[in-house]
Amino acid sequence: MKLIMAEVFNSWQGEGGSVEGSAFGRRQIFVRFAGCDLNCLWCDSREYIKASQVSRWRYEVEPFTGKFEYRPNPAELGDVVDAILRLDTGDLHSISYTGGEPTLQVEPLKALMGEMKSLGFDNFLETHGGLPELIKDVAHLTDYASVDIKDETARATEDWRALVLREVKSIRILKEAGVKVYAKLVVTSETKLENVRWYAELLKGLAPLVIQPREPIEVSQERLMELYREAALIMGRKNVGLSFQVHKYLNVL
Ligand SMILES: C[S@@+](CC[C@H](N)C(=O)[O-])C[C@H]1O[C@@H](n2cnc3c(N)ncnc32)[C@H](O)[C@@H]1O
Ligand SMILES: Nc1nc2[nH]cc(C(=O)O)c2c(=O)[nH]1
Ligand code: SF4
Ligand SMILES: [Mg+2]
Repeated sequence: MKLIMAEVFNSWQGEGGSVEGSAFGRRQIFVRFAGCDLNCLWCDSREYIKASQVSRWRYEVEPFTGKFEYRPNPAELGDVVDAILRLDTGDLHSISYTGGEPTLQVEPLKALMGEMKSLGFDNFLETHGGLPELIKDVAHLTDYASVDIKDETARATEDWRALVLREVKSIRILKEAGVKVYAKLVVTSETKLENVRWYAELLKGLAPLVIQPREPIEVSQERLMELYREAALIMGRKNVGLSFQVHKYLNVL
């Protein structure tokens, strides 16, 4: 089975903060799929969004060396499994499937998650959650999930409100499948309080929320606290946390 890959590398999960379901600070191997159907203004993986332009994929040859070998796309599923197993250092919390948008290639994603599960690994899905019908296909193979709520200021797609409602539906599907799932909201200095109130009302009683400043950080501390407080007063003080992209400060992938 073939798939359009971006990269396979080894790191610590740098996002998610300390909310229930987060794998923050845990050792993971990241499997980054190429291709995305959204277009977030601040996407830090933009070079992988147009799958047709990702002519080759790379895999780290030794953990934490940043040394990569390259192979042409489409990748063979078996080669991706080999690349993952070569990086196994025996201390892994889970395998993170990210992208681009991993659920866009749901058949190879499902095959890969099934194979890694059968090899004894837990599966962590990092998704924009905009495709609940596809989330349904992999929920049973998912142990942990981070589902983005794309704020209006992400300008991810035309009808951003409809996208948020699909993301909440994906969270419900994952939760009902027994997945440890949390929502992640990337905020900017332009994020509106009334929109945070709306997201919090949708998520209340469903899943915890992490608020993650867009990097490079431009939202003020004061504004970040206001946004956080707005959500926590609605969702409950134990159901909201801060997340920021620690790997960018650690200078690791
Ligand atoms: C690159 S995306 C890939 C997975 C999926 N397409 C999604 O958007 O959730 C992985 C995570 O990085 C976050 N992210 C990407 N660029 C970012 C930035 N500039 N600042 C903060 N978070 C960012 C996204 O919000 C998402 O939670
Ligand atoms: N270290 C590290 N943690 C991450 N958490 C989410 C990431 C992603 O791009 O999906 C990511 C990533 O790219 N690197
Ligand atoms: S959905 Fe994820 S991969 Fe796609 S543009 Fe947004 S942040 Fe980037
Ligand atoms: Mg990343």
